[in-house]
Amino acid sequence: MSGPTDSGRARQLLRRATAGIPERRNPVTHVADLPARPARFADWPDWAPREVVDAIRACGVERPWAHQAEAASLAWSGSDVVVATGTASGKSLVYQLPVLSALVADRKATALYLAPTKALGADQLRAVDDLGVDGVRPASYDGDTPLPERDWVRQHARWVFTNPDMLHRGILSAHARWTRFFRKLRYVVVDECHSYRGVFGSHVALLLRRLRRVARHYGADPVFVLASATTAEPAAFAERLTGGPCVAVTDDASPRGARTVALWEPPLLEELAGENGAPVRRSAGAEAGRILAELVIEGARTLVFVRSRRGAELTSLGAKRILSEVDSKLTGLVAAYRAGYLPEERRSLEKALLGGTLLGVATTNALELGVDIAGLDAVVLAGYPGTLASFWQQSGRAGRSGDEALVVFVARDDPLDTYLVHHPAALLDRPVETAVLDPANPYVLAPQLACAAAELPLTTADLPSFGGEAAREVLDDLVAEKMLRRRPSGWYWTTRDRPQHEVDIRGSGGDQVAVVEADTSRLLGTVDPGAACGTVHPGAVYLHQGTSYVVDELDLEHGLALVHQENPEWNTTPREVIDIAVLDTVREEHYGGVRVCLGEVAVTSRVVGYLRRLPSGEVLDHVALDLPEQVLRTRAVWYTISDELLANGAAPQASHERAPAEGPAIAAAGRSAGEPQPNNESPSPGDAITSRAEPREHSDELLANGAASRGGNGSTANGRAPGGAGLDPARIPGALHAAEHAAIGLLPLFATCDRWDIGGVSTALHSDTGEATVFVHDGHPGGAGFADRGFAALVPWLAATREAIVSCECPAGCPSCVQSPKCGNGNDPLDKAGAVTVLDIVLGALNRDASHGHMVVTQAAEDPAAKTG
Ligand SMILES: Nc1ncnc2c1ncn2[C@@H]1O[C@H](COP(=O)(O)OP(=O)(O)OP(=O)(O)O)[C@@H](O)[C@H]1O
Repeated sequence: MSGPTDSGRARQLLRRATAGIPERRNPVTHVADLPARPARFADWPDWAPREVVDAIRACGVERPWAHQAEAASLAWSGSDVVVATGTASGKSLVYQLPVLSALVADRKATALYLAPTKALGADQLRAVDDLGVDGVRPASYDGDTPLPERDWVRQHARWVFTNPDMLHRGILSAHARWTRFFRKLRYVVVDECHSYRGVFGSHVALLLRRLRRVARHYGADPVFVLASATTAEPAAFAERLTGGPCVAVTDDASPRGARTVALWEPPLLEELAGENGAPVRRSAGAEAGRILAELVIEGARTLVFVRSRRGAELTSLGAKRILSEVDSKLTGLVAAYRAGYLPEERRSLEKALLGGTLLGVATTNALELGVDIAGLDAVVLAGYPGTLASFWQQSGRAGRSGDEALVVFVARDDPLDTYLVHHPAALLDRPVETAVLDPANPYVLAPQLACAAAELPLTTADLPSFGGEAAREVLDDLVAEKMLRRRPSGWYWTTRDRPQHEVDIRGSGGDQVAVVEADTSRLLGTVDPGAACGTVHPGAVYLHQGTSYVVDELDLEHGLALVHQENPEWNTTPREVIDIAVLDTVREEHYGGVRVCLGEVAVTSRVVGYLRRLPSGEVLDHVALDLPEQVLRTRAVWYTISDELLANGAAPQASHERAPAEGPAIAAAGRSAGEPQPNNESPSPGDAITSRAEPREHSDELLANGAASRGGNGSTANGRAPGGAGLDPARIPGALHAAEHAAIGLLPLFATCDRWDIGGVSTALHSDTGEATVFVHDGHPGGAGFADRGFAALVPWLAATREAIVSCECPAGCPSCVQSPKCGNGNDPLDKAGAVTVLDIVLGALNRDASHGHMVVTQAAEDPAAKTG
């Protein structure tokens, strides 16, 4: 086994990407060589019919790898099984072999395949089609299936490829029309199951229980075969997802080409200043566009993963611009790919990439899952994708063909990314985290039980699989609300309407908002309703396939945003007012003057306007908007600090080091001191806004500035915390606000979320707690378990937060430490040194009471886990 050589292809590509950059500005902070791994083979299992084996061999698979044979045989013998191995480890074969064998052995048997994205479903259907096994009749049944074809699928298809959305709305809701299919259902394949996390995951978990129940009603007891990226505890996760025991196969026997992983921190742009005067650093998207152009010139097939739809567009445009200066013919080799494109556009892009007519594609995670794009020479990740599972999944696209390949992780200017490029072990040597989902969330359970009852009356025998007592309580509520009727034989749905159409399993809070070009009535794409006010408000600049549009009108009632084509020189950033109320405190711990709580909150938000900014970051103006309030009831973790502790600081016996105030701290204090105290009661667009909050939707992020700001390059100035013994009252809002931002940035290290799944609010005096308070809340109704994880891992989480701030040497706060890319009120006020003081006070108080459970909780990621892929 060996890693890439200095003269190898991966190093050559890295040299190309860094060519012309002077050594003192070298953006590469770390290079790791991941060695190649040889394959381990097994024999074809005896139970597999000759014609199936021959078909697979004809497609180039001579023998199965050991883990494929093991997992396929378990499924054949009737065990539910989850195969959790690296990218391109042949997980498709694991389910193809038993499913095709079953369909060949029994000409009436059927199977269901579920993928989280349409792109993946289409790809897997193509693969089965290509195998050409007689009589299998595979067919897709998703939102893109034309109506006339749907009848045929119901009546004749034997292997149906669909997604959870369609299973929920189109199949289970009308199961009587699928009687033939359910009666003989032998297998249910759940592909890329690690992506079922958070609220979506919780819905899917209950959806699978509904599926099992309906199948049993028709006399079938299908075997579940799950495919997952490497995750910690895959068997436990699969059991939570399917509701039944699952055997895990994790010993990856597929070969792997050597990979070089480079961690990359974009350079400072010394001539520009960003928000609140902070120095400007080139954005990850712009940097990735530049790297993409260099790699395309070198002839390397490259995928760039960008965090947002808009970012994918901008990165592809940036690369095209650079390539056009070299040779205009090269620009046609690069494109963007993202969800929200129409199906035909997506298919043709997939084809061009597979066929090699495209060399470079900037994509959102729409292409992350399973789409079998082989032979990539390089993968560039513009920003941490939020979980290690995604990081390895995306970087695993490189080197699929067994060749040496390059992976470049470009840090965005935020605390977590900066932390990772300066702490490579946290990225490269940590086990992958378990996906978090919570099927007991009452906001998920209630609509799911309503759907289940509408499908078939629920009986007491059904309750254990839907959560037992929790389900019974929810059912009582549904009866009280007259949604269900209780009869001796069970719970009955009361109307003829189908609740499935009202239940949004993606947790996006309702129907998508359609973005339509007013002149032509052309549908350009869709936006999550929760994100609509922030992304397609009147005046917003909206990008689609490289073309820029400006929104004229947002009609939330009808789910419509009307736009016209226009290419203004500015981009737009929404401004939001957010307020939070504590509804119920579920856990509360006291540590002297610090309280740590977990509970339910109501977050009220309103987009009050937007900033128009030039690509340099310069703000042109603020435009006021009048949009409705949105209320989110969810879970939050929060801490409060008494006035006395804030004024006097942590007691000297605090176990970690504190340092006296330094120059930078005083500079930061000078900036925020004297600013008006934020006013919680009557915020107006021009005022400081009390609630320092982050919009809750993972909406399109505005990378358009091309510049985020920060000073210094992230190393510790002297290893000691700035900050002082206590805080002057004028500094408290900025200090809490900065501590909140950084904590949001670091929570993804401990919970499988990204910062777009969570939000936060901080305030110097909260009316419910009566004290200075920092809240971090889940971004979805009812919560998805992220705040709970934060509560459980509070000490390591806040310690990592403090470390991220202290190790950034910028003077007064920048996106690498305390500025947030989605701050509702322009990252102002922020007091970096004050944030360290706040965290010192909190950690000091928690450390003094080491007997508490918070101290024995170690990093969430320290689970025993499978090796990363
Ligand atoms: N035993 C084998 N021998 C050789 N090639 C194989 C074998 N099994 C699968 N392959 C090939 O490996 C590639 C990846 O397979 P597949 O897409 O099933 O992997 P995967 O694990 O599902 O990937 P992903 O991580 O994208 O979900 C395919 O091109 C497939 O034909």
